[in-house]
Amino acid sequence: MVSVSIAGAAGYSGAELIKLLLRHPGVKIDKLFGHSTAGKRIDDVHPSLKSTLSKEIASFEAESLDGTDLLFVALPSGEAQSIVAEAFNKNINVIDLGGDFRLKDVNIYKKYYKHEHSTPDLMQKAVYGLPEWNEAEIKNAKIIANPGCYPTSVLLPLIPLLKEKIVSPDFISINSYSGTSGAGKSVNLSMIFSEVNENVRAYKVGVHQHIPEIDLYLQKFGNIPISFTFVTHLLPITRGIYTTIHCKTNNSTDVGKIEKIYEKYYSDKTFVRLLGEGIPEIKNVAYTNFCDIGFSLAGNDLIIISAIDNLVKGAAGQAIQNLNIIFDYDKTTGLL
Ligand SMILES: NC(=O)C1=CN([C@@H]2O[C@H](COP(=O)(O)OP(=O)(O)OC[C@H]3O[C@@H](n4cnc5c(N)ncnc54)[C@H](OP(=O)(O)O)[C@@H]3O)[C@@H](O)[C@H]2O)C=CC1
Ligand SMILES: CC(=O)N[C@@H](CCC(=O)OP(=O)(O)O)C(=O)O
Repeated sequence: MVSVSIAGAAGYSGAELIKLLLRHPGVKIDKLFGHSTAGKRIDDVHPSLKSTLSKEIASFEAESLDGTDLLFVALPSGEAQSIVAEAFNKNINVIDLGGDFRLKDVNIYKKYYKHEHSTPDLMQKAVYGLPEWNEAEIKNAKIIANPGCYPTSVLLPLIPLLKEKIVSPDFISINSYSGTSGAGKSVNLSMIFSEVNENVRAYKVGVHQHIPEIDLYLQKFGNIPISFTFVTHLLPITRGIYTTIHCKTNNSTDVGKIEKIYEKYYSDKTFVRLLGEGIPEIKNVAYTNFCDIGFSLAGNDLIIISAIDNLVKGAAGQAIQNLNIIFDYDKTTGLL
């Protein structure tokens, strides 16, 4: 049995982790840590957990991690660094769901996340937890930087096509749409019902913190520098991310060739579902760990579409895929 604790247990991703971990036969939930909710019971904060888990939420203390094998950190970016360092010093595996350990350059981190980074050495040690592309590194890592929700929806459909050099790296246009749970549970005027309902708006245009993450990992796994735009939009729904990617293919590409490339990389990857020329929909992936990918080719214009649940494949589910790799469980344990 792997003993896991969660920092930020009362947040949206924390609650999603708990629900998934309760179904995982190889995991025992040890400590739950919170901030404003410390002292409360988790099933009072999340009544959907009534009759399944009623642990008290504690304030974080490194000493109470004795007996924990793996700490999930589901805190706002900027708040994870000291906790990750304390767990690392105790030789405990860490999976951070936020953005504090995904990038490799502290100046780029500061530019996009607006904080200094207090543990740049650990930032270098952290391994990017995209299971479909980085399994060998994940297996031996002490600190996993779980991918961002939007980057997951962009990297999975694009990497195979870049790697096989069938799309032009000169310009790729990426548009992503998210439900409001992507912003977490913190109170924010722009997220209240009357602002979001019956509305769609672009936000963080040109400055979104996932731009450098997408750039870094498309280059790492696609083996080619690319030029792209990435625009995020808020949808009046609770869960789900929908991404459309517009790019140019080289002249010799056809539908069959694209299908073959996706098959080559993903036929043995349970959580990537290839729809061919079918159209992904958020409702088909909500509450699941699947990333659905479809595409349409007209001449040299290729449009790729992906859909994920931001809280599952975009956060807690992907984190459990990483746990399964680290502790040698079957890749789908707790996730189907
Ligand atoms: N929501 C999503 O779809 C995704 C989120 N992420 C990332 O995962 C992380 C968690 O996100 P999410 O669950 O949405 O966030 P939430 O806002 O829902 O929850 C964050 C939790 O962190 C705790 N917290 C807040 N401020 C502090 C602080 N100053 N110090 C210590 N703890 C604090 C809160 O505890 P308490 O309630 O006890 O006050 C809260 O429960 C973030 O880094 C986010 O970017 C990544 C991918 C997708
Ligand atoms: C809808 C919405 O606001 N989504 C958030 C996603 C946050 C996130 O997952 O960001 P990090 O993990 O990189 O901190 C956003 O666009 O900022």
